[in-house]
Amino acid sequence: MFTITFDQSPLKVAEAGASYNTNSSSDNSLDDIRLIEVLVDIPTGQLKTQDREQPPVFTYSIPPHLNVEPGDILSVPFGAMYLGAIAIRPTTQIPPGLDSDQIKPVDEVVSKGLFPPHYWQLLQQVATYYQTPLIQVIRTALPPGLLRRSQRRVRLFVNKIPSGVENFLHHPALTILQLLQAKKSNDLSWAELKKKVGGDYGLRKGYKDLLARGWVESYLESPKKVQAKQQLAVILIGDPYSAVDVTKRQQEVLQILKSCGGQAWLSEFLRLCKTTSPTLKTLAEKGYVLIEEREMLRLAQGIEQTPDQPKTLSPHQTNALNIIDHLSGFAQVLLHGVTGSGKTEVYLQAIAPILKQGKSALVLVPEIGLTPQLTDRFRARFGEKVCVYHSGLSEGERYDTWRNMTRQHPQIIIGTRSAIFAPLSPLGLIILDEEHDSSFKQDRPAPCYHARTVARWRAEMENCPLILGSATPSLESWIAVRGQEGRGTPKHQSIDIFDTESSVPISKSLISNSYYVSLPERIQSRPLPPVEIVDLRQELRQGNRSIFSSRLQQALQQLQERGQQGILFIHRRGHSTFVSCRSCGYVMECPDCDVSLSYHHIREDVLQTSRQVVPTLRCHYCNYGELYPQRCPECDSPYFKHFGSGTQRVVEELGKLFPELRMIRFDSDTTRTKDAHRILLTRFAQREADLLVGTQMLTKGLDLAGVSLVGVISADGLLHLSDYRASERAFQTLLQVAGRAGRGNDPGRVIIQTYTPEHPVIQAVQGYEYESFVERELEQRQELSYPPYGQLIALKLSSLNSTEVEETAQHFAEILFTVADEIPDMEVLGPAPAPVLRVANRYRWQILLKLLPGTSINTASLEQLQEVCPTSVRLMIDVDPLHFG
Ligand SMILES: Nc1ncnc2c1ncn2[C@@H]1O[C@H](COP(=O)(O)OP(=O)(O)OP(=O)(O)O)[C@@H](O)[C@H]1O
Ligand SMILES: [Zn+2]
Ligand SMILES: [Zn+2]
Repeated sequence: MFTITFDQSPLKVAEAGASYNTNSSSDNSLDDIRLIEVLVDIPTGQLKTQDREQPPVFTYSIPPHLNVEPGDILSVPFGAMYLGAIAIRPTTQIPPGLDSDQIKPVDEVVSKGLFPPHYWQLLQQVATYYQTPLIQVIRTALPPGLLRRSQRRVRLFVNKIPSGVENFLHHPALTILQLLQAKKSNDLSWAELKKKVGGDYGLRKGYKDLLARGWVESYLESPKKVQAKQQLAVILIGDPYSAVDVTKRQQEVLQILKSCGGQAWLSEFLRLCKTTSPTLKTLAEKGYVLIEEREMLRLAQGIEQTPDQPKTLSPHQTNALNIIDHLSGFAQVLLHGVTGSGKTEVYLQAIAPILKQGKSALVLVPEIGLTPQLTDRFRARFGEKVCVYHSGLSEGERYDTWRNMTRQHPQIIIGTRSAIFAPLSPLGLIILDEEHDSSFKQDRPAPCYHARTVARWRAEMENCPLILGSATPSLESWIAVRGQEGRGTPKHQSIDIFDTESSVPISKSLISNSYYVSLPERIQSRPLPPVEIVDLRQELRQGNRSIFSSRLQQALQQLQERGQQGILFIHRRGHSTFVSCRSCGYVMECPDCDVSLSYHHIREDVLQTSRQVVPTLRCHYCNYGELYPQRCPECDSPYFKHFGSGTQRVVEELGKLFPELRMIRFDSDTTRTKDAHRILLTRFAQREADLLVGTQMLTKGLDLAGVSLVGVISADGLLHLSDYRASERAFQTLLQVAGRAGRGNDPGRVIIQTYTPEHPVIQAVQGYEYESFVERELEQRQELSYPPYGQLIALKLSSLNSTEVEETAQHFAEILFTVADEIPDMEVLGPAPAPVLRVANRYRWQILLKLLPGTSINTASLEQLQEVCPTSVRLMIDVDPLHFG
């Protein structure tokens, strides 16, 4: 039996490309045995029950004739079978309970070089820093089923085969040789060969014979170049305005098609303009459109874009590009550009020369909601070189895209957080757009990595630049690039370089390879929209009980009159925060979590005009749902109501105030289906609605020229969150949402409603005072040694058993206090119950470690905690936590 061996000790992994022969001078009796840990591709059903939770990592020996490196795809004996495996790392430890003669040898190396150089080093670094077993990092990085789908093939080197082999070669080697010779490509899949040779044993024996002679090699099949799928498309022929024999509605359909660039996928188009196939058929018969099958890429998804040309850059953009173009090797660039300053165009033009050098580029974005517009721009510029990678893809799509990345041609991957593990090689540039966004941090499961941190390591290893773009940079990036300049003791010296043409200062920190590049103006010198603050207390005093201040109401009125568009931002999602009984006070709670349920209308259709409404209650923590009860389950009172304000309520209230106003809801309820983001945004961009009402996802990168008004229903929910980052986050969110206004020809206007207009965040937002806000915030952080000065590590414990988790937390805290006695620069905070104690029936406690600047903790002490953690309690270590919930 094989024993699972895995620990978290940060063993050194040999860099891929270098072999790691064990040290022969050691006195160890294992002198001549080289050992390797491998991840076996075994269906969990075949493992013993107690092993299922454990990673299928096993130790094998490396026979003298094989050269095995981390990342190699191997074949290993496993019971009576041979299985695919990935070499993880060399080890010198024989698993406890095993003798060295019980260790089986690796059978063969199936394929080398599937992963880029440094790849395993990166994964190892993530495992070490984020205190997570390497196997969990591998699971995060690789798409599911990578090995299982891998197609092994055998290739014959025909030129090396001497004549007369049949005189000395015997079955099965001869059979294999002849089978391969019979093929024009001299190449067959392992599965086919196995069938024809009569089983795995014979094939392996014969193959090894041929391999030893250097006549064959095996490799993993690459996916087909393009997984083309045929799909119906509708294409516009001619000018819709010259169409005479059509109805008004048909005319409208033609115009929508034109605004889609003249072509669209049939199914998407039907949804988009809410028309039917017969309507399109009629138009086809009349000769206005063409409906035909077109190839659809399974990799690079999305509608084909009309190609576009690089724009003539503004002086600020030129400057930024100049700096980026002249970088060589690793460098970190903070591209601080106000909203609408044209950061995307800088990315595009920075990537072009990288591709010319034959290198690939990686672009990370916070959320899928943001990707359609951004992806479209990249597709328009770089066509099929652009692929999208995120967890929303199907398993097949992820697999195809991933395997396609391991092929050599230069490409651009646009993806969310986990795309930082895209196996691109060589990599020439990494970009994090909206780098301040907290969705770059993984909350659970472990590893709780931050894509920005990993991106920095990766850029260092690949020796390529990293661009961090944002209108509201995170304090971490600000400090990393600007150092302490301008604040008391300057630790980093920086120089100002003035570009001769535009006199734009660029500062470069001399210590690290860091550049601060600013785009302080909007494109075409458009002004940033003025921010007006409305005091809701005043409104109340004046007798206005509506959620819309009179100023916002006026603005909405004007919007309609002028035919302009607006965006309304609501901090919370869902219809209301909770549902309760007005008679007895009973509040509907999630049966599995200590939170109240939220009210939702699930609509068949997302447009506000739809009548089909199914009221439900939903838990925002575990997604538990149930129907909205008519009467109170406690006292049977019919006065069972929902409170608070969410997107739905805002839409309903607005409908009463402005019956003519056309609205689109844009939140996690209405954007659940595939492509919903794109469809809703396209409809809005085509002016099918006057107002876009939504939550957080509205704040991110939307570039809609028609939007002149942005309203924030209430800033207060954002201001009063209870963690040390609340101010930073509120400031970023408000500035980002404000930045959606006035991006076109019409000047913008922003109205923020709040009960606390004197709040420093509100003040800073009103004046667009990013720098002074950041400096003040940094001072406070420094005083309390919070990040980015000190470091935080959260130990998050959970269990189905409330006593056990509490006791374990207490016990851990005691251990840590003892450790803290020896490390005076470490503080232990807690243990404390999590703000929401119970989620999905698990009770949660946490301990926070605060390390003062310059301190680092001996990670072994945290590892010890895993060892003493009872099996019923789950311990998750969150290094640099962002969320405390
Ligand atoms: N050099 C240019 N000339 C003309 N138009 C430009 C130029 N650069 C960018 N634009 C246009 O300006 C608009 C704003 O650019 P972009 O969306 O890249 O801004 P951004 O800095 O990413 O903003 P945000 O941070 O708010 O997302 C886009 O419509 C873009 O096409
Ligand atoms: Zn009641
Ligand atoms: Zn729940």
